[in-house]
Amino acid sequence: MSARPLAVLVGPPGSGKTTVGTHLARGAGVAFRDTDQDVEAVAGKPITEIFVDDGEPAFRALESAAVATALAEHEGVLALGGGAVLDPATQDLLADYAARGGVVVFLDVTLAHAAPRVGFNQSRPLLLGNPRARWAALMEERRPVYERVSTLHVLTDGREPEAVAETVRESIDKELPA
Ligand SMILES: Nc1ncnc2c1ncn2[C@@H]1O[C@H](COP(=O)(O)OP(=O)(O)O)[C@@H](O)[C@H]1O
Ligand SMILES: O=C(O)C1=C[C@@H](OP(=O)(O)O)[C@@H](O)[C@H](O)C1
Ligand SMILES: [Mg+2]
Repeated sequence: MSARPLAVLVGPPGSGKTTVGTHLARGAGVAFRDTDQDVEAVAGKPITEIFVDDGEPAFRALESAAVATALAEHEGVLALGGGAVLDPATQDLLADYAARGGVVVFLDVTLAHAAPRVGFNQSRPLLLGNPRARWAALMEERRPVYERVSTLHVLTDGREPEAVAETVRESIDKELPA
């Protein structure tokens, strides 16, 4: 059978995809991969610079390619950037992955808990200006997509990343018996 990730994490900025994914991978003894890092490696510069120099459409094109490559070849835990699920081709790939028994985790978070996690960090160009308002607008548009593409929904409000990772791990163990 072809390679497939142990789990794919989706959700809005600040839901903890990168942080929880790192804990989850470490606990499961597998590699962690993040499409944001893949995009930065291909572009040779940070995401903020890609947005400024080349624009969001260029970032999204790199991101879609990075998701397709990672879904095809990564066997560990895979975190997507928060907006990756907006691409219809990515939605189709996630549906195929889920149909093959893959686990797509929607890490959910409410504005009150997400705001302090992302508020003072300048590395997310889409949140610049008014992070709370920008985040709320993104989440309103994306929530139905996160719900549709995911097979597992975990609320992270008020929970430490390690505890969230443990919850995800237990659910994966139930869904994918050894
Ligand atoms: N469950 C959590 N509780 C508190 N802080 C968190 C939690 N998950 C992540 N964080 C913090 O929030 C920030 C954003 O987390 P990150 O993993 O980068 O989110 P994402 O990749 O979904 O945008 C980081 O500073 C991280 O330490
Ligand atoms: O929500 C988005 O559209 C984005 C989220 C970011 O990743 P995180 O969700 O890991 O912050 C990163 O891909 C880029 O800044 C765009
Ligand atoms: Mg991230």
